Amino acid sequence: MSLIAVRNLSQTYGDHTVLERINLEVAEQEFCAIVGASGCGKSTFLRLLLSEEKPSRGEIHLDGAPLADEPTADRGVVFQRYSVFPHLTVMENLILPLEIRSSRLLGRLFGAQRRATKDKAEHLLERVGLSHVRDAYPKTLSGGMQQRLAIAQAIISKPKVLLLDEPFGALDPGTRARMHEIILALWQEEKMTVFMVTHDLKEGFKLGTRLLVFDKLRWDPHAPEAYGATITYDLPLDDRRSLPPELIEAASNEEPPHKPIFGNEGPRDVLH
Ligand SMILES: Nc1ncnc2c1ncn2[C@@H]1O[C@H](COP(=O)(O)OP(=O)(O)OP(=O)(O)O)[C@@H](O)[C@H]1O
Repeated sequence: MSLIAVRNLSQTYGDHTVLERINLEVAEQEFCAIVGASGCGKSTFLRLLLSEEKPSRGEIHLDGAPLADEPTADRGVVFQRYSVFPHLTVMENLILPLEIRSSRLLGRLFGAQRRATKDKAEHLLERVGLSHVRDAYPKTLSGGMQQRLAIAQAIISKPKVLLLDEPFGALDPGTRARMHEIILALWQEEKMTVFMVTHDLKEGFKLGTRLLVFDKLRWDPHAPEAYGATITYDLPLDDRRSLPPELIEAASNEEPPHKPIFGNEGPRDVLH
């Protein structure tokens, strides 16, 4: 059975259709890289997976049940900009999600539970290479370190699904390469299912087990907001020889990756 099942999902804001009839089945421990033109609705899709918004139409199931109405501990998220709390130390930032969760149940963490939480946090800090700065405040850390903290914070609650929205987009190439190693190691260790939005097709190729390309199948130049994007290509990345040549070419291109992968010659119909 799929871990995530998306059925006939559409998202509309007023007259603006952003996503249209998305259908998708994702098994446990897949790493889905999501690419597509700027503004085509990739982040909107992640927000729907997180339950930050409700879909206008269609449904999403997690483990066979409809998604909870609000974000829950089974889904972690990391955004491009560091989402850590500036007034808390590295360790306090890391323990906070667990404290918030337990405070709903018990009021606060104490005794053995508090110690177990600290041990877990220490282990994660070591995994992301931040043990030596556990008592530092985020503003004293580099961008890459802050982002490693954000990743640790997102996975400390052991989510089944990790949502990454351009998590490495603001980092320099050397730091990015190091982050790739860290995220791959954590993905394998924690056995999570990952959805990662990226503008960098090479990054998608490198990290993903599957590449999802979002694009519009229908396009009306007189009403550009009338139709939404859907998944136009869903490609397993274990056998790269089966990939369409235009994708291989786009991935080896050094151009900034913000332009649409398939341009206007892609799989969309142009309506006049
Ligand atoms: N709450 C909202 N209300 C109205 N419009 C919205 C809302 N959320 C998103 N949109 C619109 O949906 C479209 C898709 O936005 P989204 O951020 O999902 O695209 P994206 O593919 O992630 O873009 P980028 O690659 O540039 O980050 C945009 O035109 C945006 O203005």
